[in-house]
Amino acid sequence: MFVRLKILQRSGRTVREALLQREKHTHTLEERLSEKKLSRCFVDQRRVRLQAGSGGKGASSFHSEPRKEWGGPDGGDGGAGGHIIIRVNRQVKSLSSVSTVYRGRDGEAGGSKNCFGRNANPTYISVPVGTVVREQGVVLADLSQQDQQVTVAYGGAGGKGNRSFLTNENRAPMRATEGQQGQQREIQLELRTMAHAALVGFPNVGKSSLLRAISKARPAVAAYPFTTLNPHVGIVEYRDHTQVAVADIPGLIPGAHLNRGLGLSFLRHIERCRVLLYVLDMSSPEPWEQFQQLCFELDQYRPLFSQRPHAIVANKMDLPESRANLEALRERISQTVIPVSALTRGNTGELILHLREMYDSYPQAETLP
Ligand SMILES: Nc1nc2c(ncn2[C@@H]2O[C@H](COP(=O)(O)OP(=O)(O)OP(=O)(O)O)[C@@H](O)[C@H]2O)c(=O)[nH]1
Ligand SMILES: [Mg+2]
Repeated sequence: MFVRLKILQRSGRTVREALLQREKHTHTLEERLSEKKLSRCFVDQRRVRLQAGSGGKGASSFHSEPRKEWGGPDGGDGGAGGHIIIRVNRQVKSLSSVSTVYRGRDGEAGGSKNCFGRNANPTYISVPVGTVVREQGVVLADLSQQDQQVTVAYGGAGGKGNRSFLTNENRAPMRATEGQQGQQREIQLELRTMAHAALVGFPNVGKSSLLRAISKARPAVAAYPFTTLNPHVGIVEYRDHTQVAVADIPGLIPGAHLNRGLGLSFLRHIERCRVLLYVLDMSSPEPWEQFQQLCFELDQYRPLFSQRPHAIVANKMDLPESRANLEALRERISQTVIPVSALTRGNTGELILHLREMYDSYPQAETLP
């Protein structure tokens, strides 16, 4: 450290300047890394090729013992090939851990002395809750519960050993059959967030902080964009035990409808929620512009999308510059504006009540624009 200070002094830069420069550098590096991390970690669609295991071969052999020359056929059957099963695992949060090709295990071949081959164990694919399995657009399964599973490719049956072909006419059959091929399939997996309301906003506006403030969900919060890479769902509980699921969707960026910053997949998640909560950072210079941009992105993705039942959550009201911005926002916008502070939890009660009102007024998700 001392040597570094000496070098800095010699180069004419003050320590403060150097530190500022370093901070700037690490910030841009962090942002770049986050964009990279984002495309690597967030996967909500996968095309998967499956080849279940083939059955084992049947054996062709004859019993032999001293002084028993014609012991008869004793070739056992082959074991069945392994199935491929998709199973829900709550620990899995995205489809990034799912490979694009799966091969099931083959059954064991049969043996002499009537030994049957072992059946192969199934191959499991772990997927998150809310995964939809499709084949050429047709839904095969909608997996919405922990441990729910569906067999997507069946293993082939084992071949028959020559013992099975013993007849009165043929006392010494040589014939044994091969195992059957396992099923081959190509399926599409799609992850869908199952929530009633979505927190929609640009990065760093405090969506995750807000979800922490109104529910028991604990998404990560940090002062840089793209902290959230996967949608998180938190449950807001009411006294009458009604539960409203709220999703914290990763931040959108301008151009999201053109798939910038993985915008399309995030928009797909928002599409399934019946209520939208636009989260604005009130400490930024012109928060109403954020709202207009968000509406633009949503409408470009799907006409009239932004008209869905919604409210505007004016966040970061604890900061001094937010007061004046709130009045200006209310003058420009006719929709309901709920000022809150996710950090101090100020006025989150009003947001929770308003959410319930919206939830009760729009029960049919199918009638949405
Ligand atoms: N002062 C103040 N800061 C807040 C408030 N809400 C969030 N923040 C801060 O804003 C920063 C970003 O918060 P996050 O909750 O991670 O924001 P986000 O919208 O989830 O961000 P991404 O996940 O990157 O899209 C953090 O440093 C928070 O502490 C608030 O009400 N007041
Ligand atoms: Mg977040």
